[in-house]
Amino acid sequence: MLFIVTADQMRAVDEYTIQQLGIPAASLMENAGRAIAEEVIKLCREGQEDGRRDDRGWGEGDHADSDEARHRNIAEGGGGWPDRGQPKEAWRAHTGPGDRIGYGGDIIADPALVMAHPGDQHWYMLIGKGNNGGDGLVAARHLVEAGLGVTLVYADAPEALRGEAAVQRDAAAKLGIPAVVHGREAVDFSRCTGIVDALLGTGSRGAPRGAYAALIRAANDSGKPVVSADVPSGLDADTGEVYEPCIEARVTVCLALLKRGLVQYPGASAAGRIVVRAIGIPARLAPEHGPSVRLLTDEVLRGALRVDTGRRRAPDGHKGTYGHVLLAAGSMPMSGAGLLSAKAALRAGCGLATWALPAALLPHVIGTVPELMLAAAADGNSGEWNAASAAAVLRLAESRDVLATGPGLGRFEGDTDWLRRLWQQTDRPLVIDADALNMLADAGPDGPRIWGQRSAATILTPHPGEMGRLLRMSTPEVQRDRIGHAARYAREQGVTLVLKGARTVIATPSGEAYINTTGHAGMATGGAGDVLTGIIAGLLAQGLGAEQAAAFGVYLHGQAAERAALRRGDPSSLLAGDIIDAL
Ligand SMILES: NC(=O)C1=CN([C@@H]2O[C@H](COP(=O)(O)OP(=O)(O)OC[C@H]3O[C@@H](n4cnc5c(N)ncnc54)[C@H](OP(=O)(O)O)[C@@H]3O)[C@@H](O)[C@H]2O)[C@@H](O)CC1
Ligand SMILES: Nc1ncnc2c1ncn2[C@@H]1O[C@H](COP(=O)(O)OP(=O)(O)O)[C@@H](O)[C@H]1O
Ligand SMILES: [K+]
Repeated sequence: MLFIVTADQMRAVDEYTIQQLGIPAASLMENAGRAIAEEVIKLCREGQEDGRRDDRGWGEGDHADSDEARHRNIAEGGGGWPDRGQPKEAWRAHTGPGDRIGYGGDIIADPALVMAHPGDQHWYMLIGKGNNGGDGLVAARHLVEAGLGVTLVYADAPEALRGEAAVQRDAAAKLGIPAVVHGREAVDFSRCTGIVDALLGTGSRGAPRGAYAALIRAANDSGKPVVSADVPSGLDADTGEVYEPCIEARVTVCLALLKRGLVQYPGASAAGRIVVRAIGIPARLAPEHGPSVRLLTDEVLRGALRVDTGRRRAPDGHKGTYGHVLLAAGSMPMSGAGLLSAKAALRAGCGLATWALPAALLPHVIGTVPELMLAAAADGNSGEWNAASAAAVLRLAESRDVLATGPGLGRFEGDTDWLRRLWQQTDRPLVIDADALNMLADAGPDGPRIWGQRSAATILTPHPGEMGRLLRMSTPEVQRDRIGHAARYAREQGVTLVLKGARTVIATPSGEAYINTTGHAGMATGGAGDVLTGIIAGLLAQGLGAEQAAAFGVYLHGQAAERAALRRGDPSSLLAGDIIDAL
């Protein structure tokens, strides 16, 4: 299970492991550096394979957040290694013909560190003065042992290193590993084949300064592949904000637990392929030392969230078994939003869906989705919603299982009070999106708390702009710390919150959060959010709880968009309706 932590949480877990479990800090650093060296070798092997295939040198596409690459972009260590526990033939394929290293009958040298022609490689190890630098020094030792050329590039005078890192500095010196100090000797990056970035880790504060900034810029400018230790230097490990400058890594070897900054953009882009490597710190300690934030995977959905991801139906089920969604949505200029949501609810598997809409609109949508039931809300022939319609919506909700509102709703006189009545006077699960979120924002930054805790599920699905209105802050401010803002709002206001956009955050009132990785930028198209609202409502109608429906809804929405893009051949051509068809 991939837990996602803040730097403080990581420190607390580190401390507990060292002090309470008695696992020495030196062991953790040894494991960390060793893992980094293994990932460097792995990257070298991939480069050699690409070179053999088409002489391109370093492989393309590792860094791309393409549809296919996404699944590989965050991996638990060990998984996917083609070379563990596999027959020797597989090894040969990876080390290359004619390569004798590691082969002597059935005796194989340390498999993880075997590569063909290691002498062709020369890696520069950028070493900071903290423990991140210590990890880099351990990695250097292992790379030297594997036969690669290595040069240490210290950002500060080596004497500045302390504790475990100083121990590693001394070991490297005794082994005679060549070292230079930035500012004292010139560093020519054109002479190396790759760079390990062990400048700054979770102890980093603010934008990189002095030698750190200079080395980061030089590494990026070199065009050489960079493997970052723990996090790319220059990344805010808590938020995903990248400072100027920030390493643009090919691979980030994240140690022990995923850091928040790696799973949110732009940090996720700076990190490249992320490999989480175990170093002896028990992952299950994470939620005991801070908020529980997890990557949303099939395993988490089935396990922690107890969702039947197979969406099985009882053989004797009937439409009443799967619930009835009421959607209050759409207005004259935005009738399509309601249509998309209602159809998505049906595709998500609810038994029945009723779309309540301004009366003047109704004749125009008859037959567009024949499976839908329609309910007219009196509108004085305006095609718009009005405050008086709250009573009608509440009456309709009495015989339905879920109420969803917002898509295409528009704004109208007294709309915040209209929403407050729905909030307070129906005991049905409620999904609030789009303009309904803007109405809620007008109730003040504490709107949900003031309106009172609802007895049923309450799910808000803002995009970053709507989140900004709820929080009274700008969209860039929201984006700067998506996980933090979403988790805080959900906890303080007692709602389940879906903060949309790449790497959607699902936050619960109990302080947990899940980060979704399904979907792609093709979903940045009008109506995609309306589809999500419908999916979540459709899942609630089938009896899923708030957390389950929000998390599974977001996950399914992204997966469907992936399938739809494959069918279409190009994510850019995706329409929101295609997502519904791929559900
Ligand atoms: N048991 C453990 O703890 C384990 C830890 N592990 C590893 O340790 C890493 C955390 O190590 P850490 O806490 O020593 O901090 P780290 O990121 O190396 O940097 C701090 C140094 O950088 C400096 N500095 C800060 N900001 C700066 C800036 N903007 N620009 C320039 N300089 C800046 C700051 O100097 P100061 O400003 O305080 O003078 C300080 O000296 C973690 O990511 C993982 O890799 C693993 O080995 C597993 C076990
Ligand atoms: N780059 C992206 N990667 C993954 N999902 C995305 C991306 N861009 C948009 N989405 C998803 O598409 C949907 C867009 O919703 P929203 O902004 O409300 O659009 P609309 O209001 O037009 O329906 C959200 O679910 C969002 O998470
Ligand atoms: K680093």
